[in-house]
Amino acid sequence: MPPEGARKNPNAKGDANLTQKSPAEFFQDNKGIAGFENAGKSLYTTLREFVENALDAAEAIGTLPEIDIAIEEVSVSQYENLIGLRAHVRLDDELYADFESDKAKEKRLAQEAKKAAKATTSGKGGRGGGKREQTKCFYKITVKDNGKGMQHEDIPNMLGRVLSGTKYGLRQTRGKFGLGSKMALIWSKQTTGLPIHIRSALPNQAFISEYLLDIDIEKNEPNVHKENKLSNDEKWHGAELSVTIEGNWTTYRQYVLSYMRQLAIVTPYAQFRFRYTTSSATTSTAKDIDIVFRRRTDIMPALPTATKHHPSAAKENMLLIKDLLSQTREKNLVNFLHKEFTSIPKDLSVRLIEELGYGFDADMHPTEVSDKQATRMQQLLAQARFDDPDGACLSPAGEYNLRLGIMKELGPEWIASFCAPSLACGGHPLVVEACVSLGGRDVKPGFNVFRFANRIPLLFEGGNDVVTRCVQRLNWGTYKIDKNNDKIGVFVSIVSTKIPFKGTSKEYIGDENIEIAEAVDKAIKQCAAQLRGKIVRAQVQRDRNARKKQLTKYIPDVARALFAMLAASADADQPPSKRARISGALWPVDEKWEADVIDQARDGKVTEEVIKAKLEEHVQRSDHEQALEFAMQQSKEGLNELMYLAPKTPELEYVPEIRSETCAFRFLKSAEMR
Ligand SMILES: Nc1ncnc2c1ncn2[C@@H]1O[C@H](COP(=O)(O)OP(=O)(O)OP(=O)(O)O)[C@@H](O)[C@H]1O
Repeated sequence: MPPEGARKNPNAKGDANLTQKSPAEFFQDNKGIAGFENAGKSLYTTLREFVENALDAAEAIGTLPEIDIAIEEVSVSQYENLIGLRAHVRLDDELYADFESDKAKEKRLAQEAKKAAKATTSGKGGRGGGKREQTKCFYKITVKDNGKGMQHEDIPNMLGRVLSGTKYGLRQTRGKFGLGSKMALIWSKQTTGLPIHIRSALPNQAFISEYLLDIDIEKNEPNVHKENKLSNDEKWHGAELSVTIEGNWTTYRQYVLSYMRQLAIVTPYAQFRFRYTTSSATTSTAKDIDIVFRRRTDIMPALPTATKHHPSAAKENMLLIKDLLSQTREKNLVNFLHKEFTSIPKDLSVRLIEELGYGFDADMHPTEVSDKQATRMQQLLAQARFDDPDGACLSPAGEYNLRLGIMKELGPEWIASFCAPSLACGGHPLVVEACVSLGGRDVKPGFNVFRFANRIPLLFEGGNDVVTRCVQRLNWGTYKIDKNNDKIGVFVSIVSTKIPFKGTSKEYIGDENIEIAEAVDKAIKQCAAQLRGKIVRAQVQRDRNARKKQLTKYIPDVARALFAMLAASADADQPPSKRARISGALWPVDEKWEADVIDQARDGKVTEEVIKAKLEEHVQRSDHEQALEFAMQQSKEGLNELMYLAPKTPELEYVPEIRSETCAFRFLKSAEMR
């Protein structure tokens, strides 16, 4: 039997089991690989796909993103109205799966009461509700942005055809597969049957495109219900997408809110408004949410740029050379290698062609290369050594932005950051940045791992992710961090032209890629080492404070006792040598000096108050001396603290040094700080 939804072999003579499926059918049957495994997760993934498209769209035109996200609960009767069904009053209750006889109801309630009582005494808490099937919940999700919008004619294909999009090239973007919003549409079609509503306008466009469309899953084609051009008096640009789907807010509420919070950390230059509204027909408004994650900076990371393949990509893709040879505009092999790849300067290109040997020459036209010769080229590129790709085409979150986001959302006591140099991963440039923080709001004791890939927060499959594995392997004790009791925040952001996600739902990066694992490990260790320095300094400071406090505590008693001895000596009026000697750091044993002090005590110049002030001054001075000595030991240059300032322009004019009597400011580019 051919699987459901697949078409049989049209050739009557062939195998009756041979069937074809469209990409839309494939993803409909395998929704889980795209993050649509159940109602709750589908709600989360739909929101996420729309928000990430919105961010990509705003950043693409260099606009500070302003994104409105709304989830509205839709009651069953509202839903029935939407699909044109009138709410049905049941005639025969016993026909329905949720029917319960009076006796069965009584029994269930008694059992539930028993369970609830048990849960209260065991302190575990219960959800109640028994086994009865839950009623379906529907939600309308709307995301509006101020991005680049979409061409009127392109909208049906962009949002109604699986595997179509504008982000397939070699450029860092959040989206990649041309799938996300279509999966939301397939899910809405399957669960509510309602189409997607789109409004969009390009910058300076006089009209707003409006579409109501769904997808013909069998043909993988858009199915347009309504198409309009509305006037754009407000000169708005951007997109607004709205779908009504089955979901589960109760179980995924926490994930959605964590996602929003983490997005605010990694994109502090964006402003998000998130609203959740309960259906007025069913519940009170006490569960409604309206949060604004405010923009904290106007500085956006530089836009990522498109790049070429690194030759090491030939290791993983046997067809790459053949594809490039057939598409190139270059007229000879030297230029082909030099221009179609990164990290092949012209002289290296000449050497590579010489190495290819018989049958190749520098002036050969790329179209003259046979299949066999292309395989030889592929082998050589896979084996030869090349410089790592340049990470300049990437747009990392930036240490400044990451720190700012973390400070804003968590307010930790300490924070350290590190940005590793770019590396090659499967022929793609990749940059790892990390921050480690201690303390903060809503941070539990132990590890709190925050993972970001191409500036998307990753919330699921944390246990399998390369970052979590590195965090678990690290010996935190050597950095004076208590992994069980300290509130440790580990933030790792990875950006690349191709993030090696496991699956299309972009949930985690595996641990088996050694280059990435090493880079993540190094970045976290660098942060931990910075924190260790701060922890040691703070410990020394605490010890000094304790010592100072202890000494200060006894000053009044010591001053009183010393003055009493001086006063007694003054009264007795004996030669100094016969008096009890007063020794110690303040009064070296010197008879003339002793006589002077006693005389001054007698004249009222040395009083208990004077002794107290001298003792206090001494404790203060020795504290400063100790602090200075420690600072000198810690750093060759004395007290030296890195601070992060956002450059006003990409190419900042660096002032060499600003000096004052007490401190000096030196401006360094981040690369110089390593
Ligand atoms: N808010 C938006 N503004 C502008 N263009 C958009 C917006 N949302 C979607 N698009 C366009 O529609 C295309 C398809 O989006 P879709 O979410 O299906 O896939 P994607 O973002 O390209 O990749 P992925 O499946 O990895 O998310 C995008 O490539 C983009 O060109």
